[in-house]
Amino acid sequence: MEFTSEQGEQQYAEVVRSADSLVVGLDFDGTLSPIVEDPEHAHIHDDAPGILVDLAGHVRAIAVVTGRPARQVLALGGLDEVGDALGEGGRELFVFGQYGNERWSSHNRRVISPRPPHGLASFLRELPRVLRREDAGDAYVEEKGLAVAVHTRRMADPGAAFRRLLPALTELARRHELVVEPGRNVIEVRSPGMHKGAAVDTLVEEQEAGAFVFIGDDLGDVDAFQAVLAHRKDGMPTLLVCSGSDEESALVDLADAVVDGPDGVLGFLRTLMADIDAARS
Ligand SMILES: O=P(O)(O)OC[C@H]1O[C@H](O[C@H]2O[C@H](CO)[C@@H](O)[C@H](O)[C@H]2O)[C@H](O)[C@@H](O)[C@@H]1O
Repeated sequence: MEFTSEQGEQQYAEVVRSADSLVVGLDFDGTLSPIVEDPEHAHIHDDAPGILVDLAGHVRAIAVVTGRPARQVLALGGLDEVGDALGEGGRELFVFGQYGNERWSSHNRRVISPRPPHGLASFLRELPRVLRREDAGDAYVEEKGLAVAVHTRRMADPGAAFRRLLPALTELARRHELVVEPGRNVIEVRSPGMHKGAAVDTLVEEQEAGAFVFIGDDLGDVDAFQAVLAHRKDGMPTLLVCSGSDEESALVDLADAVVDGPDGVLGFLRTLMADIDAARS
């Protein structure tokens, strides 16, 4: 783990001391799950389920906060089973799917979800024509129920396709009262109003968090980072960890610590637990 400043190191020490009331929020793709070409073939890092179970025993609560649909991340992450294991220790796992639009917890096991946004069906009807017009007819379109993600990763020139599509999809989304969420070789289109920062605020309130750690890798995590920073301004010990990659650096400037992708994230969590144990003994 590399701290980005002395203040980052101090924040870490305070968070360790506040472990009893610490809530840890984790992004999924690029943080708990290594990035792969095909989104359907993503899988949680082999070591992550065990570490999440261990972590839950060290802190007040843990939550996966993702752009993925909650049901999908439960399957790709084996999170139902993680929830079972947490339950044995009297703990609860929270999942916020689709940028906080969906909620699941290991206690009630039901995904709570709103209706799809009004403009999504008409957006989807127009999408193929716009993709063809932008020479992106072979982009992979991931329909997520409440949102749609247009992936360029498997195209001949992913960066060029992304740059062509971003203004076109932003305009199409605007006409259908939707917003875009750019990410790592992906442009997501979803309803306005909800974002990962709102999920952070909900967790702080419901869990009565006295400290917060958020770990993310991509632009969709910026809202979560900003929400955490607002709580820091109010005096809460917090730590922001960037799961670093060659693809996205937007979080580096906001982060207190940068680690090397999902391997680094799990290394960070192991260190955090060891330091919490040491502080308690
Ligand atoms: O909030 P997250 O958990 O980070 O989810 C964000 C989006 O991640 C997925 O796409 C990303 O991961 C794919 C698999 O590794 C990769 O192929 C793609 O290029 C990445 O952008 C997912 O497909 C989206 O639905 C998520 O919203």
